Amino acid sequence: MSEPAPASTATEQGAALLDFSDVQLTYPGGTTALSGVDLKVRRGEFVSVVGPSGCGKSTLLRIASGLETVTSGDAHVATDHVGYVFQDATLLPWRTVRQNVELLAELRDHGRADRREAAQKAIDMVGLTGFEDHLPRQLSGGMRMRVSLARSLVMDPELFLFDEPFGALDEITREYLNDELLRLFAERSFAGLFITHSVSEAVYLSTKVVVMSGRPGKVVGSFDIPWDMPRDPEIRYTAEYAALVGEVSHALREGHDS
Ligand SMILES: Nc1ncnc2c1ncn2[C@@H]1O[C@H](COP(=O)(O)OP(=O)(O)OP(=O)(O)O)[C@@H](O)[C@H]1O
Repeated sequence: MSEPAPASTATEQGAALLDFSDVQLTYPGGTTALSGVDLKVRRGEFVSVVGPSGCGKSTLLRIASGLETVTSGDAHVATDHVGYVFQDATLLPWRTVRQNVELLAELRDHGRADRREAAQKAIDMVGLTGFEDHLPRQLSGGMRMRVSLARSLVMDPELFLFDEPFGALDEITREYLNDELLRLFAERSFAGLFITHSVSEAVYLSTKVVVMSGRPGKVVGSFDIPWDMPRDPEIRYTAEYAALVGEVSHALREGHDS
């Protein structure tokens, strides 16, 4: 006889790992950064948020990571396994690639052999095999960002938060890392919340693109992106892609002017 199906948990496919409902946040100085924000991210979804500067995109991530508490509404994160990648790779300059990648596992007291194995797997996944003993200053900006990705991958996050991780990189490196990230997403199927200023990057990477208005930020548009993962890089040169980028850009402009 077959085993009974386990009770449904929040981490199963389809359940929201991040669930914001009617979120408002006013900072102590009186700036209302967000107002009436509804946002859900499920496992297997990669949601990008675009919006004008200062509309509260980073504030969303700060709430998701527990650094800020909402003024009203509900912000629920249904997992302890949260990964972060920010624009600055924040590597420890005196530690090698391997030692940086092992850092979070070390802080959580994972055994030496386990963390060595997990770090090597993550280093291989981000294409840094052979650079394990290099120091951050010996790496390019793109490689440093990969170390930052690998450091989070070691913890096998269910929810991955990205705050403009590729914003400081040149176009080619950025496109290359977009493809790497899509490959990781297809392999690991985490829930992704990605902040970017680039509409074309958002459309290429995401299963859904959310457009925010100017401050106080609220969601003014949501676009489902139709292509399967992993994506064919050639999508970027199709008329359908250009049309979607145009629609999102249009919503962004309207939200900014409203
Ligand atoms: N700690 C804080 N205290 C007071 N105000 C803040 C704080 N952090 C952010 N703000 C204000 O809240 C608003 C939203 O900021 P946030 O950084 O979330 O915007 P953003 O959309 O990420 O901006 P950008 O695209 O320029 O990075 C801004 O007006 C900002 O000045």
